[in-house]
Amino acid sequence: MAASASSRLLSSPSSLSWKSPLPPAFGVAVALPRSKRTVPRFVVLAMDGKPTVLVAEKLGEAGLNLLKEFANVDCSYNLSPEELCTKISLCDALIVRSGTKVSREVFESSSGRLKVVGRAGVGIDNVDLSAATEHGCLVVNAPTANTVAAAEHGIALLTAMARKVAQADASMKSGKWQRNKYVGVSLVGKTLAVMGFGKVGSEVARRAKGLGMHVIAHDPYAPADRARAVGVELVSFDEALATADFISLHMPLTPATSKILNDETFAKMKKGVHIVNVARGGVIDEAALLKALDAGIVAQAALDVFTVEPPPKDSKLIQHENVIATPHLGASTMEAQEGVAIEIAEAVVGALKGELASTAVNAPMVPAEVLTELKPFVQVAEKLGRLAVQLVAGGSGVKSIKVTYASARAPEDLDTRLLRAMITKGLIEPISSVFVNLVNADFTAKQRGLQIIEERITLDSSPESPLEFSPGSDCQRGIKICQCHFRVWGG
Ligand SMILES: NC(=O)c1ccc[n+]([C@@H]2O[C@H](COP(=O)([O-])OP(=O)(O)OC[C@H]3O[C@@H](n4cnc5c(N)ncnc54)[C@H](O)[C@@H]3O)[C@@H](O)[C@H]2O)c1
Ligand SMILES: O=C(O)[C@H](O)COP(=O)(O)O
Repeated sequence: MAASASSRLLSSPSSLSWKSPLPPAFGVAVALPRSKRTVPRFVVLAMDGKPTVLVAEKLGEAGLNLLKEFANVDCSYNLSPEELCTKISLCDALIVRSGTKVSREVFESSSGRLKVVGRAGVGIDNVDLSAATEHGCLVVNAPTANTVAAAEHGIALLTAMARKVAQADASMKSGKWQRNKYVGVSLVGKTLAVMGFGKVGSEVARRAKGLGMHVIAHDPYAPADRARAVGVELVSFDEALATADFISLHMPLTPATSKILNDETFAKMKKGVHIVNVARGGVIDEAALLKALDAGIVAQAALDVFTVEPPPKDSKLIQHENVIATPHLGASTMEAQEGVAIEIAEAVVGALKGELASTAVNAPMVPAEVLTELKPFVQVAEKLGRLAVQLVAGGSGVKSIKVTYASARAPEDLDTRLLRAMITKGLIEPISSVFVNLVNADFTAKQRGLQIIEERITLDSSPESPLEFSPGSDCQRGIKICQCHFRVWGG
C-alpha cells in the first residue's frame, strides 16, 4: 500500500537521531486559513504490502467482503486471551464485538503493529481505551447501525415482561395450560423512565409513546431540544426513580454508571417497578436486584445483558421466576448485523488508509470536508516542531512550548488538536524512540512533562489584510511558508 504524504508525515517515526541541549522553553506560531473550521484528522502508519485484519468475532458477510478488498482477513473466533495476545503481533487491525476483552496485554503484545481496533457495535467498555491511547492505537466503533435493533429489543422485552410471555410459553411447552397464573399488567398510561436518552433511549421513548405510555427521561448530558423533539420530559435521576412504573436502561457502562442501580437506588423506586436492561449488565448491582425482586420492590426484570457474559449457569437472577432473560441479543437482527459489519469495515479500512475516522472513540472525530484545508498546516506543524528542536538544539531539557494559532476563525471555533499533536510529534520523535500520533500525542507530552501552552489570535478576515502576528516580546522574525507565517523563538 502506498503511503500518502500526509500519512507518512503523520505517523512514521523520525529518522533524525541527533541530540543537543535544549533550553527549557520555546514557542511556535501558525497562521491558519481564513475559511472553514479547522479540525484534526487521524492518519495511521503506512505499511508495505496488504495489512492484516484479525476478525475475532462473527462479522456480517458484507463487511468481510469490504475488508477483503483491502486487507488479508484472518477470521479467528473464540480465541483465548493468550491466543489473542499471540496473534495480535501479526495484525494491523482487530475487529471485535462485545465478547472479546481487548485488554492492556493485547496492546502490549502487539509490539506497536496494531493501528486500529474496530468495535463492531456501540459499547466500548470491553476495550481498554487508556491502553489503546497510550499505544497510539485508534479505536473506532459502529455507533448507529444497531440503534433500531436495540430499541426494538428493549420494547420486545418490555411488552413480553408485562404480559409474562416467556413464562407462559415455558409453561405451555411443559404441557400446562395456566390462564390464571399469567395475568399481566397493562402499559398504557404507565410512566416509563428512559435512563440514558441517547440514540437507543430516544428510539425506545418514541416507540413507548406509541404504546400509550407516559415517557420521562433522565440523562445529564442530553440536550433539552432532543427530548422536546420526542415529546419527553427530562427529569432528575431521583425523580425518575420515584415516579417510574417501568425503568429502561440505555446509558453506557462507565465508572460513573457502574452499579447505578443498587440497594440505595432500588429503595427509592416505587414498589412493583419493572426494569428493562439492554444497556450493560454492569450498570445494575445484580445482587441488589435479586434482593429487590425477592422483596417485591421490583416486580419484574427483563435482562439482555449481564455483568459477566455468559453468566454462571446457576445464576439465581436468571432463574428467578420474575426475570426474563436473553443472551445479549439487542443488536442481533440480520439488518443490524449487516449494517454494523459495513460500518465497522469502512471505518477500519479508512483508518488503515490514513483517512478520516469519523467514529473515532479515542481521537477527535473529523468532518470530512475540512481535511483538504488542514492538510498543509498539518505537515508544516510537524516540520515546525522538528525545526524548533533543531533551532534551539537538543530536546530532553524542553519543559514547555507555546503555540500561537492565528486565524480568521473565532478562538472557540478553532479546534487545534491535530496541529498540537503534530507539533508534539515533531518535537518528541527526533529526540526519542516514541511513536507519536494524534491518538497518543497529549498523553506522550504529559508523560514527558512537556507543557503545551496554546494561544489563539483572531486575524482580520478581509482578503487584502496581510497575515501578520503582533510579535511577542521575545519573538524573532517570522518565516513565510506558502500562505502561512511561522515564528519560532527560543528562550
Ligand atoms: N444489548 C445490546 O445489544 C445493545 C445494543 C446497542 C447498544 N447497547 C448499549 O446501549 C448503550 C447506549 O447505546 P446508544 O447507541 O444509545 O449510545 P448513545 O451514546 O447514543 O447514548 C447513551 C446516552 O447515555 C447518556 N448517559 C451517559 N451517562 C449517563 C448517566 N450517568 N445517566 C444517564 N444517562 C447517561 C449519554 O449522555 C447518552 O445520551 C451502549 O453504550 C451499549 O452499551 C446495547
Ligand atoms: O454495544 C453494542 O453495540 C451491543 O451491546 C451489541 O453488542 P454485540 O456486538 O456483541 O452484539
